[in-house]
Amino acid sequence: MKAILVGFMGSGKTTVGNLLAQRLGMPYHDLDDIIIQRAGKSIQQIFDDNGEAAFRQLEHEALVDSMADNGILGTGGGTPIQLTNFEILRQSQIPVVLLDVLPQTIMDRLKDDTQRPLARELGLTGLVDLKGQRDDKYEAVSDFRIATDRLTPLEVVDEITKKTICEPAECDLRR
Ligand SMILES: Nc1ncnc2c1ncn2[C@@H]1O[C@H](COP(=O)(O)OP(=O)(O)OP(=O)(O)O)[C@@H](O)[C@H]1O
Ligand SMILES: O=C(O)C1=C[C@@H](O)[C@@H](O)[C@H](O)C1
Ligand SMILES: [Mg+2]
Repeated sequence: MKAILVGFMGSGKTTVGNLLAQRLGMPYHDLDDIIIQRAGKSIQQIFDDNGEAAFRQLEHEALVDSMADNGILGTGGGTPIQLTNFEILRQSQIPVVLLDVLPQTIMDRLKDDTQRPLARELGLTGLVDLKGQRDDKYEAVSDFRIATDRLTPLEVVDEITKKTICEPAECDLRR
């Protein structure tokens, strides 16, 4: 991979990852999509049928299998939280970008979502708690952080390309 995006649910990893990959002319890979494809069912269905632990095992396998692929990788919101994944991300030489977001923005962005079991269960106070528990880990695995609340997805792409010292034609991520 040339860059990895981490951050809480709704921070924009999938949206921004797709746009960043398009801009750089490389493939986008999304851990949640890989898991859905491999399991043949939605994340909500995996949680319902097999439980969160089974989902986390699939997530770990998908991360391990993806690291050597070419392109941009969007992780799931909980990926860096498991110790094995945390170590893989922290030790990787690939730039890891933290997309940050305030809990209220998450609520606004995900208010009509039916596919994020944790966001559906938690509500605003639960999201604040869970994000508080996770923030240190997101920070520890990432090389830089972007607050996305007031930025459009394309502006977030601009920030990432600036911080990785790149004009599209001569971008570090291409090497
Ligand atoms: N910068 C942004 N401004 C406004 N809306 C955004 C922004 N980034 C993402 N969104 C919207 O927020 C929602 C969630 O975004 P997205 O699916 O990319 O998040 P994610 O980080 O991949 O979440 P998850 O960890 O659950 O996969 C989408 O509806 C998307 O259009
Ligand atoms: O924050 C989380 O733990 C999750 C985030 C999503 O990307 C999915 O990976 C799943 O819904 C779990
Ligand atoms: Mg996503």
